Amino acid sequence: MDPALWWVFGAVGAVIAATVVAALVDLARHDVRYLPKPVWAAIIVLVSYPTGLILYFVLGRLPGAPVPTADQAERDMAERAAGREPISVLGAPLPLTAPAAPAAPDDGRTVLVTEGLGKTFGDTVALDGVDLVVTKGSSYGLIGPNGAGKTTLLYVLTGLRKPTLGSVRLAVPRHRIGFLVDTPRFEPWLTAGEVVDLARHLTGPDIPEGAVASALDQVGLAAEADRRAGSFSRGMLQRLGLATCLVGDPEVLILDEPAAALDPVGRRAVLDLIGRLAQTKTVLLSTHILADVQEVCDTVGVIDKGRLRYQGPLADLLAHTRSACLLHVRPPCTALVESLRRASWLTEVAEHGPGRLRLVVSDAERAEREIPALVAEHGNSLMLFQPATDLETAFLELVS
Ligand SMILES: Nc1ncnc2c1ncn2[C@@H]1O[C@H](COP(=O)(O)OP(=O)(O)OP(=O)(O)O)[C@@H](O)[C@H]1O
Repeated sequence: MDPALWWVFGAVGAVIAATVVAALVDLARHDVRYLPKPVWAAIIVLVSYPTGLILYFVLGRLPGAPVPTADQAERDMAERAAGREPISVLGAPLPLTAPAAPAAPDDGRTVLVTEGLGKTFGDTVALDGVDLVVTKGSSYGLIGPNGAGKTTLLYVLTGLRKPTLGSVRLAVPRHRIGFLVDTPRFEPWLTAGEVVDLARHLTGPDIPEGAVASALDQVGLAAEADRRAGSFSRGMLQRLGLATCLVGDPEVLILDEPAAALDPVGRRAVLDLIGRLAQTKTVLLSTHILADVQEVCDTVGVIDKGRLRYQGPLADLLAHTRSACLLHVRPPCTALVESLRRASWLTEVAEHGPGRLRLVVSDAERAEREIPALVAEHGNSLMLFQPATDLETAFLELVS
């Protein structure tokens, strides 16, 4: 064959190989729809050129900026450490490539606002038109069942994921936001002091060395500064994670399920700490443990299937939830419980212990009139009868 033809074939082959490789790299870095990524990879490689590429770019690839790779994230962290964009994020840094978030309304009260935020993963709608408003100094509890979209929302807020729709507006610079992922992990051979010192370097070059001891002290780990992270319990790791966020003295703390994996003692310690931090900082925490929100938050957002069902003061939500009540009588109360179960104005009777009942009522006024009479009729002593305006009832009403 003519040597010139070899050159032509070689050049065409190189172009084909380069475009296929570029498409595969693009596939690795973008969210896709309709089919899983391995199937799109097979289509790109196996379907006759360039049909596979066209199918992927037209049908499969979701619009939007690439998801940062681990390498990219590490490079971003290094650049931030060099002072280009300090940020306090634990576990998964904010991408430098993220466009600067537009400022929230300059009313001095709002720290974080989202407008019509949407996020899809293929066919899964993780966020659907979320309009979140976090006011300065508030402790905001984002609650929702598994898969509701809590983590996705926090990742979008912190710039770790791009929204498919809508916008996030911040009234504080990103480096004044500390983000604690749900299960923080550290190199096991680093001591607690070294972990926090590393976070200090990554957060901002001008943070004084003394901030490390101060952050460890705030989370109650001052005495453990020289202990290796590998020997820490889950509760201690969670507190160490908080220390890495606090070393940059953030204005806003975003915490993803901070107490979910902890035993009661660890949970108590972390909740007490969050309660203390909430006195001086704006705190946004996600959880599905309603008691935690009721304990440390003044504002609540209820998210379900990607939609914000309620947002506002916790007290307002509880004030509008009057359909449950607690009834404590002296046991035995089997006959009373049977009568209550037959009552048309009661939808649920749960016995939490001997004589300790929790009732969900459909007609509160009738329940208030008839329950004391029923108790007397069955000869039980009435020890407590009060509306239970608890978050669990409100939450169940909102998401049911
Ligand atoms: N990277 C991803 N790829 C595909 N789907 C995802 C991805 N991340 C989240 N999802 C989906 O988005 C929805 C919301 O998930 P998300 O993790 O935000 O919920 P969550 O409220 O934090 O749940 P949990 O309380 O269980 O952590 C779920 O249906 C989940 O399967």
